[in-house]
Amino acid sequence: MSGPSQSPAVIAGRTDFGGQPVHAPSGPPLLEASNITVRFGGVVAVKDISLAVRPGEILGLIGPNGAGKTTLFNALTGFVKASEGRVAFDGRDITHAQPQVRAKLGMARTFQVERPFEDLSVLENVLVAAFLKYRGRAAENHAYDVLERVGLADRAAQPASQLNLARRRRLELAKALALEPRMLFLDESIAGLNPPGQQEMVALIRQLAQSGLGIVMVEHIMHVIMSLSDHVICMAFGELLAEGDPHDVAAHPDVIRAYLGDDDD
Ligand SMILES: Nc1ncnc2c1ncn2[C@@H]1O[C@H](COP(=O)(O)OP(=O)(O)OP(=O)(O)O)[C@@H](O)[C@H]1O
Repeated sequence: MSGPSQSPAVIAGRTDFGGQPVHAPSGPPLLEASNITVRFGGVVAVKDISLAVRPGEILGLIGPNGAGKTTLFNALTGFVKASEGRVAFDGRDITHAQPQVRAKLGMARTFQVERPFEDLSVLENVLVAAFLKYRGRAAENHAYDVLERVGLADRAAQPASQLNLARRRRLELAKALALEPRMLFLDESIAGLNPPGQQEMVALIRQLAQSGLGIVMVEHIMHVIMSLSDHVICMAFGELLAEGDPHDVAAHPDVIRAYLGDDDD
């Protein structure tokens, strides 16, 4: 995940996307990760990070390039093995569970680079996921419902290859939603979109959280993270730098230093 980084301090006051989250996360955590460490040979990509996400809560992961966000995201979703620590979903230990097992339990992810079946229609792409839950007509109805939810129903018959970037991102989201997840992991779903596309995606993500989904998102666009997240974790060099309310994190001196560098750098 690479991309331009903005200073959180610079954007902390922006409200282009409607300011603070309006939904109310509730209940015990759906996802709990404790003391996650990931090593690649001698590189400690993630060091002793703990987090929890409740239903309806949006957790934003931020940090400069190479901070370890992707690796942590992958450790949560099972695409990378944690060297140490524990991950629990809905109270169940999933530390050693494969990604497809986690998906079946209700954890769905999107990929930074969307990978639809280009020759299949939008509906067929979603059906591939819907068939994991339903059969025949029920799967088709479910896929249509999901396309309605992400605003792609009018594109159902179109080949995925003909979609523009904003619609491809929504198709990626639709494929994840077809699994009827309780938690969504969004890997830079907004980066690269133009402002109207960003606003649509922000509104959609907010709706999904309001409907009770727990969400973890990695995103480089700071004003998006700041306006959407209930809780922000900022990492640098694999370690936790700061966490808490988005505006407190944006104002944290260590976070500002990590993004802007020291004067004597
Ligand atoms: N498969 C791997 N093998 C070895 N080192 C890796 C591997 N994946 C990541 N790393 C290293 O782990 C560190 C964290 O990388 P990671 O991609 O998780 O950071 P990031 O915060 O997502 O960065 P970016 O925002 O640039 O995508 C980096 O030093 C990276 O080089």
